[in-house]
Amino acid sequence: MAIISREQIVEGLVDILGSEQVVTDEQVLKESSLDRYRKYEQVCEVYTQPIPAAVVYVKSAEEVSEVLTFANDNEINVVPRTGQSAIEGGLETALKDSVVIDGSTMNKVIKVDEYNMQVTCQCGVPLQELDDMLRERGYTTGHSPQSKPLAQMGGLVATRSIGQFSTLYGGIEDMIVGMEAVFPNGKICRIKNVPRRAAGPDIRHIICGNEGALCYITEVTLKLFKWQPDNNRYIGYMLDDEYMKLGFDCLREVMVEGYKPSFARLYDAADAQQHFSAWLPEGKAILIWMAEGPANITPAIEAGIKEMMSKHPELEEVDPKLIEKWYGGLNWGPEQIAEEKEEIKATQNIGITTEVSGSWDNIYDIYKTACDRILEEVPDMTLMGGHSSHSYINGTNMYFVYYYNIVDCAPEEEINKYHDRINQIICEQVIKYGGSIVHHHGLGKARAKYVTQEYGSSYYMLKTLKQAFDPNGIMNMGTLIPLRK
Ligand SMILES: Cc1cc2nc3c(=O)[nH]c(=O)nc-3n(C[C@H](O)[C@H](O)[C@H](O)COP(=O)(O)OP(=O)(O)OC[C@H]3O[C@@H](n4cnc5c(N)ncnc54)[C@H](O)[C@@H]3O)c2cc1C
Repeated sequence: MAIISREQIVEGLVDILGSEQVVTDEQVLKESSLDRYRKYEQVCEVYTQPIPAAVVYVKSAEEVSEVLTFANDNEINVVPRTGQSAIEGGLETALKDSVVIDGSTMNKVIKVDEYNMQVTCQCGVPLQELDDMLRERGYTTGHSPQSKPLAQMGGLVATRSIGQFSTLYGGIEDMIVGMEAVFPNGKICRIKNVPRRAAGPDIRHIICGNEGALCYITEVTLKLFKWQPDNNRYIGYMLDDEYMKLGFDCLREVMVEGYKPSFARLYDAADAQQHFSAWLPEGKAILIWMAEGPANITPAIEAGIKEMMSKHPELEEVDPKLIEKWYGGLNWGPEQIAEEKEEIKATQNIGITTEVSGSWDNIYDIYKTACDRILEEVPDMTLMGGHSSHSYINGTNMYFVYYYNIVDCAPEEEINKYHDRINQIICEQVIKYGGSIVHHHGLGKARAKYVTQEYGSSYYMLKTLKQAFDPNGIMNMGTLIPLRK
């Protein structure tokens, strides 16, 4: 915890950045103490986490370096942030008198290099703006998380995010070329942009996924891809919910046969009703693919998938236009967040998600046993289900989606009574069957308590990285590695 007073922290930051870049407004500070993991507290405007001393807006890697050096010298916990769409407690200020370092003001696209097919931008560039600009030129990053209208480059890289078209383009870790990041001692490190190199370990992966617990990301170079939406093909099948195991096997079949659709999804009946209720009968699950890319390739992917699926009499093909329509309205921006807030206030019913992954031979058991246990053990559930939305040759993810009524419970008790309990059951089932408790939102703070079970003997490596890069323990404490009680 800081070795100087709250007032001295603010004075020191003003000396470095000037008063316009240092915010100490009470309401801003309160709102900066948490993220959407504590959605109900956020909605009720009840703040249970230590309130930070300041939020600072940085304009360059040099400013980040100076702020981090000051924090390191004075043992002040810092919480990096950009788009503020975090969902797993990564933005919670877990220690007294923390400083939130906001990089959203570093929002310049530095270079679009069409010949080498890469784009370089600062950490605060919003993904939606970047991709819209690129699409006008006939390119795309290929990255499309549901939070595309909210998220910015720093957070996207820090959380190892993944987008809806991951089966073709991969997660952000597959898109990154080079990066710049600042470490707690103020050292600015740049990893150059090359197509590949074998000079030792891939140090990009110390930065990617660090969740603000090792370093501050200031610049990112991503690959570019051609944007060819006219060639898109949409494929969908409905199936009875009892055939979810078959649904996973269908996803597997497409991956194993070597097809590369851009998305591949399986929704169980409960979750499907949230998206397709206009035409999908209750009790039906749904399988969806989209093929994207050159005109010679997408019809071949469509034909290949249809040929494979035609061998399963349990599947019933649906009109591809229905899938295309659904695909157009997937993302969430500030409008949807504001609507959700009003809905929660009005109904006291809240929807949350937890994303995990598993191999083909255990994903169904993870899905089924977690859903069954939650429905049995947690009160007031109104919906329990989920979907698989990112598939690989050796397995897939499960995105649990759950809603519950908040009954006889103060805002500050909601986490313990419902959200943490559900998370715990999911993590227990994932660990039991050998999957990963985090597929793409980041471990954050709530799931950090399971980190040793998640990592097993390789936890040694993560802990050693933390000790080496952040010996004074100032980087987003409680994230990745739990706080010692
Ligand atoms: C509605 C909704 C849908 C979502 N859908 C997806 C999805 O499809 N796929 C997906 O992967 N995620 C999804 N998310 C989660 C979230 O949007 C992503 O994890 C995103 O990458 C966060 O980016 P951000 O800029 O908002 O980061 P923030 O929320 O600001 O921060 C997220 C984490 O990254 C750290 N961080 C932020 N900036 C930096 C930096 N410059 N240097 C170091 N650390 C930093 C923070 O400390 C924090 O731990 C969704 C979230 C919401 C609310």
